[in-house]
Amino acid sequence: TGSSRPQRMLKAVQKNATKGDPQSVISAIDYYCRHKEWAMNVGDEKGLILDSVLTEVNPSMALELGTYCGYSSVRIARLLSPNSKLITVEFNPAFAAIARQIIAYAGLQDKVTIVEGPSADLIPKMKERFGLKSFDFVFLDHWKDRYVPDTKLLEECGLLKKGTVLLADNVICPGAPEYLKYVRNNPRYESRYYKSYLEYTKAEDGLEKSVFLG
Ligand SMILES: Cc1cc(C(=O)N2CCN(C)CC2)sc1-c1cc(O)c2nc[nH]c(=O)c2c1
Ligand SMILES: [Mg+2]
Repeated sequence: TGSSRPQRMLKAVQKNATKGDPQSVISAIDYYCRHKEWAMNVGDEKGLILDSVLTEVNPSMALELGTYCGYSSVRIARLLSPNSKLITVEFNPAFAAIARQIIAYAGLQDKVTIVEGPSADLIPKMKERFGLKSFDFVFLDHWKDRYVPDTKLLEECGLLKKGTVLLADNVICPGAPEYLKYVRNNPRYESRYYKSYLEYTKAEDGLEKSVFLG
């Protein structure tokens, strides 16, 4: 049996990036996925929007749903202030294993905690497990059919506070129509759409930014 796409991505990072340099890890993955083999990272174009929202929010506690190979974990963690943390949830253990190595290669392992398992089971345990009160920032990038139930779960578990920013990937492609309806017609959220492109392609996609109003 041959290597997997995540394994080949890790090899590209080890070959082309500089250990401890997050930007070189990001560039190595973007180069590989644009020129060699497409993969479902948020990518460089939507990544710039993610960067700008992160810089604006400057979260102390960030949550990512959907780690995949750790590309957006590196993008997020590289911009966090000292003592700020990212918790990232990944259902697929093979993806989590690669992500752990890519995050470590970038030198960001002290800022990032990868939690393996279904988000539906892990979200209700977050407070007790990590001794946290709430998240300032949530990046939804796992599975479109989980965006609404997991957002409701975060509300119910008291993990959102007034001003928490939710940023959702793929609201156009593959598409999360129920999520868009949920946050856009909900008085508890102030939403706006950032038009962009599906990673490494010319297809439309975008990010939905929703501020929880409490
Ligand atoms: C798997 C996949 C295929 C897509 C597509 O339209 N394709 C046509 C164009 N060719 C080139 C690529 C393939 S888009 C997409 C995708 C993209 C993300 O950012 C995702 N993020 C989180 N979780 C997902 O399941 C997720 C899926
Ligand atoms: Mg995505």
